[in-house]
Formats: sequence, C-alpha cells, structure tokens
Amino acid sequence: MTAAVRSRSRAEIRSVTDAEIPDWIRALNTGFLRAPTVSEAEVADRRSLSIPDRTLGAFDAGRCVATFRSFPQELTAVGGAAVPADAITNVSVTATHRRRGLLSEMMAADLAAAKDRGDVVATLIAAEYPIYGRYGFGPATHTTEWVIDVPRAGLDRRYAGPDDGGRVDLVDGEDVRKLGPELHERLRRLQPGVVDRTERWWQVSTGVVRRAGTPWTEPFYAVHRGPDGTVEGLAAYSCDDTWSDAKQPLNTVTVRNLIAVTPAAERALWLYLCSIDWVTKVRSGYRAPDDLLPHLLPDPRAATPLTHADWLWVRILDVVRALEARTYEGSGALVLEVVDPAGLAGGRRRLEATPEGASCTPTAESADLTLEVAQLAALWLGDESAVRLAALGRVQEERAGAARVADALLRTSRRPWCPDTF
Ligand SMILES: CC(=O)SCCNC(=O)CCNC(=O)[C@H](O)C(C)(C)COP(=O)(O)OP(=O)(O)OC[C@H]1O[C@@H](n2cnc3c(N)ncnc32)[C@H](O)[C@@H]1OP(=O)(O)O
Repeated sequence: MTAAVRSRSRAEIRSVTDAEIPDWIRALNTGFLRAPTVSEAEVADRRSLSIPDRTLGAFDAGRCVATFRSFPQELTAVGGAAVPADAITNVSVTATHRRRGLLSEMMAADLAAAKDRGDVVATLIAAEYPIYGRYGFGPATHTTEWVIDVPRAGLDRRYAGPDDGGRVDLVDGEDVRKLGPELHERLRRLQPGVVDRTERWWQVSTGVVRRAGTPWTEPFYAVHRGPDGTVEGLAAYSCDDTWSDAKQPLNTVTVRNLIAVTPAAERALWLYLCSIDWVTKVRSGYRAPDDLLPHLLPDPRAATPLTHADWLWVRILDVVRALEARTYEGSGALVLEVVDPAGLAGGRRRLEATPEGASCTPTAESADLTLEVAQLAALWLGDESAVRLAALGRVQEERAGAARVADALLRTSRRPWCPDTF
C-alpha cells in the first residue's frame, strides 16, 4: 500500500516505514495486552519478517494506533493442490481508537491488493469469532485438543514400539530441520487445510531462531520411519516434572506438533507418547476434530476434549479458481449465486464437477443455491454442510434438494486440518 488513507477516525493508514517499526511493535503489544515495551531483538526480528508494503499502521498525533500485516502463503485445497493465499496476522487497534472503522479500512486495502495480485483466498486465525465474518471470511477448519488420561485409556502397558517393521527414534533439532521440511511437503499434498512452512518456521520451532519475548524450552523430537526406512511422521513434545506427595509420577506430555503421512506413523507416534513411563496425561495439541487419537485408545472416553473451536478462516477472492483448484469425489452440477457485498468475488457460476476434474463458469441460468461468500468459504474445504447451513438460514435453496447436491459434491470423507498458527 503506497497512498496514505485518512480514515474516519482521522488516523492516517499507510505502510510502515523502517523507522516506525518500534512504534508499530509497541502498538501491536498494546493491542494484544502485552507490556508496551520494545526490545532491539524484537525490532530486528520484525525487520527480517515483515514485508514493508504489506505492513500497515494507523497513525494519529504521531503515534501508531493500529497494526495489520499480511504475507504470501500456500493453502492446500481438497485433493492436494496449493492455492496462493494472502495470510493476515498481527491485527490490532489500540483501545483509544476502537470502533472507528480502522480495521475495516486496513482490511479493505489489504484484500483489494490481494485480489489485484491474483491470490485465490485470504486466510487468518481469528482471535474472536465475531470479528471477520463481515469481511467475507468463513470458518473453514475447526480444531480439537484432547487430554488423554493415560492410566484409564486401556492401553497395553507392555507396549514396546510398532510391530509392523516400523520404528520410532528420538532425534535432535538439527535432524528435524533436515527431515521435517520434506515430510511436511508430503503432508501438504495429502491434507486439505495445511499451509506451507518456511525455513524460518522450522528454525523458530526448533529454537535456532528465538522469537523475542517468547521463552524457549528444548522439546523432545520423535521420528517414525516405515519398514523401508522412509520418514513418515514427526512429533515434538515437552514434559513437565510433576510428582505427587506420595512419590507417584504425574507427568504430562504436551504435544507441540505431530504430523504423519501414513496412518501407521500416526498410530505409532500416539502409542509411543502414551507409553512413556511416568506420563499419566498427554495433551494432544490442536488436532482435526475427527483425528484418530481418541479411537486409538481402547477406551476413547479417556480422551477428554479441552478445546473445540473454529481455527482457519478463509476469505475466497476468486471463486472460479478456488472451485477449480479442488477435487470432487462425485459428479454433478450446481449453479451458485455468490453474494459478496465487498464486490470482490460475487456472481453466478455453474460448477460442473467429476472425479477427473471440474469447471466453473459464469452463467445466466437460474441459481440452485444463493449464499454469501463467507458461507462458501465454510463449504470449500469440505468441512461444513450446505444442508446444515440451509437449516440455519445461511444458504438459500432456490431449487429443492440443491443443498444435498452441494453436500454430495463439496463435503469430504475426512475433515480439513490446519496444524499451524500464524
Ligand atoms: C488475524 C489476527 O490478527 S486476530 C487478532 C485480532 N486482534 C484483537 O483481537 C486484538 C484486540 N482487538 C482489537 O484490536 C480491535 O477490537 C479489532 C482489531 C478486533 C477491531 O478493530 P476496530 O478498528 O475496532 O474495528 P472496526 O471499527 O473497523 O469495526 C468494524 C465492525 O466490526 C465490529 N467489530 C470489531 N471488532 C469486533 C469484535 N471484537 N467483536 C465484535 N464485533 C467487532 C464493529 O463493531 C464494527 O461493526 P459495525 O460496522 O456494525 O459498526
């Protein structure tokens, strides 16, 4: 963003200059209710991280009072193709300037630029549910975190590792930086909802790059290899050091990240984590709601959900490319009237889908379904049901039964999952 915009709050919205980065960080820390101080390390970190053109601030009376940042991302669609995404983060408006339209103006500027660049979607992880629907974002993936009560899970306490020729080994951070990216690339081709990880992501997650203000404890890393030696899964986890007064070990494993490209690797890593001596609880980290984990336990009730919430929000910017990028399990046709008050992605198109490929073209035929662009985002990765949205009054059936047709085309047998936050 080059031209400055004077918002109705009289603050000036524009890209942040290098000299303004400390003020911008202070505003971000203020908006996120963290201490409003700025260290040199934080400034250096931001400098290496932020794209100047895509780092917006609002300035009033010589002070930064709002922050907004976006960066390029790739999001895996149903079927494994990656679409270019505008990832939005670091959104804050200082409480002295709230509800004067600053977020709305920064969002409008960023989404218009993303559309011009040719991004297919915009993405974000929402701090609060009610913020982003008005801008055309819909909750496209959900997440669940469980805590496993290990002694109640009914697992065989004699478990000694996989018996199918695979193995689990502990490795260190350097190995993870070598093995992890290739494994994750394979996951990206399998799992709708996954976003790409940069080299920096692996550096931060293994502690060679430390985020300013974020304490670091070295985790354990477990790698699963299949019978032929191929790396198929990776788990990073930490343990606390808790014992009861009666000298009983009560340790909790907290999973920071667990990815796997085969069910055997997924099973082996969870069974490994649930069989470590002294460990009585395993916190799963944020999984897909239909994760295998609870049902790997003889007693699934030993897995108690701690969190169940929306996770990745998607804003479709290009309906044609979004619908053509994904695959479809069945065949059929559907005319969708997409309503987009922001004028970015609205219009009537006919989707013709088969397992071999899909086309989506503008049409003058009458619509089967009318829906806002945010509802299409909730359906696009296969997570939501059009029948359910119709029952909620969020999708209008213009032809009886059209919501069922939409579900048969768009829903997927497994739910999408975004393992990362950004
Ligand atoms: C991707 C991320 O970074 S998520 C992090 C988001 N940031 C935070 O949650 C930090 C704390 N909150 C804030 O900084 C601010 O409240 C923000 C950024 C959420 C909103 O900024 P504002 O400038 O106040 O929003 P703005 O004035 O443009 O509001 C536009 C509309 O959204 C509504 N809105 C804004 N925030 C919220 C909210 N948290 N809950 C409900 N409605 C909201 C406003 O009421 C307004 O509605 P209206 O058009 O019907 O009057």
